[in-house]
Amino acid sequence: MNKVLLESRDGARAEITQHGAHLCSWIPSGGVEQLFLSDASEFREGAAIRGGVPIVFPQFSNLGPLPKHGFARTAYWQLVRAEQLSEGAAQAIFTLQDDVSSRSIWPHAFRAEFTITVEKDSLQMDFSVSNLGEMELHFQAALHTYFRIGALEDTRIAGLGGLHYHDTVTDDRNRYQEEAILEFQGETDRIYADISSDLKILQPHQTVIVRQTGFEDAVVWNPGARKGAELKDLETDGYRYMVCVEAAQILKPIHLAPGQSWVGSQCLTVVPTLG
Ligand SMILES: O=P(O)(O)OC[C@H]1O[C@@H](O)[C@H](O)[C@@H](O)[C@@H]1O
Repeated sequence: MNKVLLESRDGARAEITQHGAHLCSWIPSGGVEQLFLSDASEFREGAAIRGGVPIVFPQFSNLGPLPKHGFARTAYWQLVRAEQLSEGAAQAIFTLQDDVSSRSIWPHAFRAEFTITVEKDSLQMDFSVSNLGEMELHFQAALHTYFRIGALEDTRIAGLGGLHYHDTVTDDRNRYQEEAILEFQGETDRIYADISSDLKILQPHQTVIVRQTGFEDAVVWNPGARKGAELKDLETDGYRYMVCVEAAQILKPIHLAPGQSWVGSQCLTVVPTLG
């Protein structure tokens, strides 16, 4: 499988496969791997990679007639360029356009672009979609980021207090989170609406600040022990070492008039714990 390797002048690194424009690895400058990638994942055409950053487009999950999470994560993307920019950051740009196979299940003319930029302690991901057709375009999207964590019981998410969410596990569409901090107790699968401030993935040794723009929703997913064991491409107990915090646009799909574009971004910054 073709891979693009990025390295910034200060030593931040990323690895992206052309299959799915799938970011599989991100190592900040002087740091360690931040993305979870399952050892049991399949790396073959037509299959989704378990881990890294799958691109969900144009449908989230099974909320429509298309294959689960859409077709972008299993499509072959074109590399536009991969380079070190003059300021020292490393950047890769991929595009996906409609073709015979996409039009057979989703009859729309579009161009999607995914830009990955790494430098120092940060990863910036920008996902854009342009409507190249003559009809209105409707879609959902998400950057389905799998964070590598030391242990689930030591991991908490801040920034979700005071938000409404759709609980996918119980199919309860009208939940409200009062607690400032989310801890993981069993399968967790939630779509939070109206994200307006940064989220934080808190662990004893570090915090990852997750900032999103353009995307209005955020998904927090951990399959828990039982569901995790059912996922063939997740190694035994893999659920304990991953948590997904996804920048998403699900509850209010994007509507684009002909010629219009939309962009959504997720930016991650690692802050080590001092002392
Ligand atoms: O197994 P998949 O298709 O990669 O999906 C993984 C998960 O993706 C999450 O975004 C969904 O909220 C979950 O419901 C889903 O199980």
